[in-house]
Amino acid sequence: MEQIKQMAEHESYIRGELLHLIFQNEAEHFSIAKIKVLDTNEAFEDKTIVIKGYFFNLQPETSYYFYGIFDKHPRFGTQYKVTSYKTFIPDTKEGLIAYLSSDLFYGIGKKTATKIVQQLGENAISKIIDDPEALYTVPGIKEKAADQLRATIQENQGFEHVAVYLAQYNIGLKMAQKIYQHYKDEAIQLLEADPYQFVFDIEGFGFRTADEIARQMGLPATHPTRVGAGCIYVLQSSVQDGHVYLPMDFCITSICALLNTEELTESMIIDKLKALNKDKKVIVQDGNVYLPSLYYAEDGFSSQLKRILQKPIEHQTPMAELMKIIGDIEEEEILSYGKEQFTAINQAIHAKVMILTGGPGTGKTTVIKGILKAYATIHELALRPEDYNHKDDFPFILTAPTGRAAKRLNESTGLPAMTVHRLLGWDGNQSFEKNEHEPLSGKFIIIDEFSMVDIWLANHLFKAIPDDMQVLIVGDEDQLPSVGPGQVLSDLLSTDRIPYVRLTEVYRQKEGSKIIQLAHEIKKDEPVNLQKDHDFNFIHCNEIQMVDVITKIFKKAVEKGIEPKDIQVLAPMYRSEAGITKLNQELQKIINPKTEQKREVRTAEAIFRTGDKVIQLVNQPEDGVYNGDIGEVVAIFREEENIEQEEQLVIAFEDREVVYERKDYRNIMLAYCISIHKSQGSEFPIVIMPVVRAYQRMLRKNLLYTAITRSKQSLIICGDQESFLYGVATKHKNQRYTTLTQHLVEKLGEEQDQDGQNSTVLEIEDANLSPYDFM
Ligand SMILES: Nc1ncnc2c1ncn2[C@@H]1O[C@H](COP(=O)(O)OP(=O)(O)OP(=O)(O)O)[C@@H](O)[C@H]1O
Repeated sequence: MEQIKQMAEHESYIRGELLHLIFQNEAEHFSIAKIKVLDTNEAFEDKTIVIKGYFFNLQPETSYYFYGIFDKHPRFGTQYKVTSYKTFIPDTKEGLIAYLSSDLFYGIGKKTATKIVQQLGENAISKIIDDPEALYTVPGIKEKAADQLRATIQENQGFEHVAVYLAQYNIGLKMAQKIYQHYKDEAIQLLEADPYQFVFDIEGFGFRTADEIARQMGLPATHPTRVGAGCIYVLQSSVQDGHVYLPMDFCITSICALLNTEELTESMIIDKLKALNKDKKVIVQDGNVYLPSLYYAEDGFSSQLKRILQKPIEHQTPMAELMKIIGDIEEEEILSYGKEQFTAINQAIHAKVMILTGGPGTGKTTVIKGILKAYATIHELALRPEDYNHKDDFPFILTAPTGRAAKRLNESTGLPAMTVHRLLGWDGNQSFEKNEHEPLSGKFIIIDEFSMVDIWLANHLFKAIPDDMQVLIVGDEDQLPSVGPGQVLSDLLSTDRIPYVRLTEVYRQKEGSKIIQLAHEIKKDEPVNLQKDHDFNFIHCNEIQMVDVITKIFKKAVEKGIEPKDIQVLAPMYRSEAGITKLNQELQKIINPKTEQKREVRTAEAIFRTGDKVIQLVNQPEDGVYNGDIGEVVAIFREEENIEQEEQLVIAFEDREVVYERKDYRNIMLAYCISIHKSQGSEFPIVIMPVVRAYQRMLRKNLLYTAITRSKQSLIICGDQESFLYGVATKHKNQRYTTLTQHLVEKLGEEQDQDGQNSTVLEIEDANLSPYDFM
C-alpha cells in the first residue's frame, strides 16, 4: 500500500469516476470507458476522457487513480492508455468509513465500518489484504463475516494491489490480469517465493522477466531455485523443437548458456538434475534427461502397443480365399493391385497392427479401400453405416489428425471419418472422454496421416484402443514430423517390431504427373528435373520480385476462370519480404479488395474483410473447428447489431459456421498464403510455392517434399533454383531426440513372436514375391 501511495504522488495520473463502458472484452477484461475527470497532475483540462486498458471490475460512483500515457487514436482522438490503476480510498477516517459502508461491501454498515477503522487505522485496507487474520481483532465481527468481508475487499482490491506491485517490475496490466486470474491473491506471495514458477504457470511470462525479478529480489545467480528453473525451462523449450529428451551433455550446455553465470559449474547442474529426478520433476535415464510427461508418453504408448499386439487375431483367412476376395474387389474397382499393394492388403487383414507407408500416388488410398472391402467380406460385415441400427455398432473407425485430412479420408472411402481429437472426445484441455476405462468401440481402426501424430496424442489414442481391435497406421514417413514432440511414425518404422508395408511403385506418375515425379526424385535423393511441364513450372525471381510475381500468377489464373480458392500459396516463414504475412497482405488487396459493400475489422496484425479466406490457428473443439481448418469470412456484425452487444465475425468452414468475437480474432489468420507446416494433411488443386534465399535456415528436404505433395493438379515454384536445390539436399536438420525405438524394443522384444503374432517385416521389393507366392 505504501507503494501505491508513492505511485499516486510521483506518477502522472488521472483520478476519475466511471461514466460508462464503451467496450468490454469479458474474457480478457480489456475495457474502453468514458470517465469523469476529478483530479489530475497531467497537463489536461477536459472534464471527461476515454480510458483504455485491462481492468478487473470498474464500478460506477467509485473513484480511481489511473496511471498511464496519452495515446492519440486516428479515429477516436485522445485516449488515456492505462498501465496501472487503483481505487481511490479516502485517507481520512471519515472517508474510509464511508468507503467501507458503501454498496461495494454488502452487509457492512456504518457502525461496523467505524469499528474496523478504529481498530486497524487508516491503513485498514492494506492490513486486511496483507493479513488474513487482521479483521479477527476487530471487536464484534465474527470470523465468518470477517472472512467474507476480506474476500470482497480482495475481489475489488486484489487485482489492483497485484497490478501495482507487478508494475515495479515493468509487468503490464495484461500480464497482471493473467497472473491474477491464475493465482488470485496469492500472486505476490508466490512471486516473492519463486518468480520462476510463473514461467511455467503463465503463458507468455518469459524466463528473462523471472530472472530480472529474482535478481532484484537478491537471489544469487547460482541459487538452486534458479538452476532448477533453468533445467526445466531448457527441457520445455526443447519440446518446441520436437525433442522428447535431451542428452545430458547437450542439456548441461544449454542450461549454462541460459543462466550465463561464471560461478555456475557443471557439477552444480548435475546435482540439481539429480535432485529434480528424485522429486520426479525430470527423469534421468541412461544419460538422457526427460520431462516426465514425455517419458511416460513414450513408455505408455509402447505398453499400449504391446497390449494390443498380445491379443491374437482369431480369424485366419486361408490364402486361396483371400486371393478370391481380392480378385473380386479388383473386378469391382476395375484395377489390378500391384505386388506391394496385394501384400499390404494381405498383411493388414492378418496383422493386429500394421503400418502402410509410401509417397504420393503409390496407392495408399486405393489399398485402404481394398483392405476395408476385404475385411468386410471376410467378416461378413456391411460397409455402409446406414445398415447398422446404432452408429456405435459400425465396426470401422477412420480417423486422421486434422479436419481436412479426415475429410479427405471420408471423401475417398465414402465412410465416416473424424479427427483423432473428436474421436477421443477431447475437452479442449487435458482430458479425453475415451481412454483405457472408456475404450472406443469397433473392430478395425484406420489412422491416416500418422506422421502428424505426436507422442502425447499417440499415447492417448492407443490407450483408448481395445485389445481386440485391429489397427492400420497410414502415413508418409518423408513428410514433416508432427508439430508436437516425437517422430512416432518414423520411429515405429525403424524398430522393425511392427509389421509394415512400404509402397514404392508410383501409379499416379503413370498418368503423367510431373509433381509426383518430382516428389519421388526428392524422396529418393535423385537429381531433380525442374523443366516446365503441363502441371509444373519454375518461375525464376528474387525476394523483392516475389509479391509481384505471385500476384500476377493469381491475376492470370483468375482471368482463365480458375477460382482463387483453388490456389494455395505455401511458404515456410512469416517474416521477410516474401514471407507469409507480407504475401497475405498483398494477395488480399487483389483477391478481396476493400469496397464500399464489404465490411471489415482491424486487429494489430491484419484486416479481416467479408469474403476473406482465413485459417484457424488453434484447436477449438467446443466449436468443432481445429488447427489448420480453412474457412471464409461470410459476415461481420457490429456491436449494436446483435444481442450479445459484441462485434462478431462469422466464418463458414466446410461443414459449419463459427462466430468469433474480438477476443477470438487471434485464433485466425488470412489464408491466401499459409505455412507449409499448417498445410500438412491438406491438399489443394494448385499450389504456388515461393523459395528464396531469405528462407534458407528453414529450407530442408522434408519441408519442400511436404509442400510439393500438397498439390493435386498444378505446382508453380517461384524463386531461385539454387535455394530450392539447397533445401532438397539438406536433411536431418531437425533430428529429434526420441527414445521410442528403445522403449518399443524393450517392451516388444522377443515376446511378440512367442505370442504367435506376425512380426515379419515384409518389404516386397526385397522379398520379390508375387500374389501367386501366397497360393
Ligand atoms: N493398382 C493400381 N492400378 C491402377 N491404378 C492405380 C493402382 N493403384 C493406384 N492407382 C491409381 O493411382 C492414383 C493414386 O492412388 P492413390 O490415391 O490411392 O494413392 P495415394 O498413395 O493415396 O496418393 P496420395 O497420397 O497422393 O493421395 C489413383 O488415381 C489410383 O486410382
